[in-house]
Amino acid sequence: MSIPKQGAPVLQVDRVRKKLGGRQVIEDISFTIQEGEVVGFLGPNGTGKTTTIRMITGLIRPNSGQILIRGSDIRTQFSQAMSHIGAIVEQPALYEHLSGWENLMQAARIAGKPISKERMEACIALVHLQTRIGEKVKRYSLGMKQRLAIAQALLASPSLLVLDEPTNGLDPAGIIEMREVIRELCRQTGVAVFISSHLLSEIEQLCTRVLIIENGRIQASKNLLRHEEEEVGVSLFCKPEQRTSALGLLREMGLQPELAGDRILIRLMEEDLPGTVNNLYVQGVPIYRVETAEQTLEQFFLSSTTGKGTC
Ligand SMILES: Nc1ncnc2c1ncn2[C@@H]1O[C@H](COP(=O)(O)OP(=O)(O)OP(=O)(O)O)[C@@H](O)[C@H]1O
Repeated sequence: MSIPKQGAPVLQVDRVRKKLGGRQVIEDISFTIQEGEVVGFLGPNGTGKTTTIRMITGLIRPNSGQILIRGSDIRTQFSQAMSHIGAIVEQPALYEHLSGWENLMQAARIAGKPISKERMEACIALVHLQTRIGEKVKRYSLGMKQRLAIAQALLASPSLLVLDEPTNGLDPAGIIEMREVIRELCRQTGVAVFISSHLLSEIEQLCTRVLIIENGRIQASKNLLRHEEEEVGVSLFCKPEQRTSALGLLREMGLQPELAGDRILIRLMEEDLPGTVNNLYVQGVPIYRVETAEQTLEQFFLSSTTGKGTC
């Protein structure tokens, strides 16, 4: 995904705690989401993702701490804060016996501000439902229902879209369509998205950043966008007897190589990699294998959690 322009904070969660059924489910979490970000929310089962989302969307109240949406405190400026948020939490609320269009009309009536026909049509186009919008929702697939729910959530032009497991239960084609829809609406509207999912690959392909929660605490945050001007970590493999020469030559090229077992680790700009490998070859040190040393999201997830649960 291309790097969106990022700006002011849209969501600020500050030292939030929540007890449920006598248990401290959310210990103390703080994080911020900026304009233009698509933030994934991962964590093992039962670690507080839904509870966090329910607090952000105003369904339950934190015991302490502060949640600001576009600067409005959900405790003291609830309506103002909620006017900036669109959300799908748990099952989307749709009337099966009405058409997609009629469902949107219902949502527009209760949106709290006037929604034009043009705005409704723009939202329908964003979720790729133009050709089916006149049909009754009971004939929709699960993926279509989810997309209609996203169109509803977008009607009032929110700054933050919160999606709790939007691909749950979808088949592979539905997952791909959902991913494309979310990507496109971020690109076209600039809305910030906070999305929980069990699918690491979905988060990896869709999000600009991921937050990992475990035991009611944010354990890690990782940027998933590699800026073009950022260096990459690379492992080089040569013959064992040539490792010392390789290290010397790489230092002469201005790099800072490290030896780790049978691999030589370097950091460099991606476009400099072919030239570096070629330089080594020309100087008598052929490289037999090159591997990226970047951690996959799965490795990062496992190293950030105790590894007991699945996300
Ligand atoms: N109303 C409640 N009363 C008591 N405990 C609750 C309540 N709701 C949730 N919990 C507990 O709080 C913990 C966090 O639940 P939550 O639903 O936020 O987890 P989650 O990360 O969304 O899990 P999953 O990935 O399985 O959906 C769990 O241990 C759950 O059993």
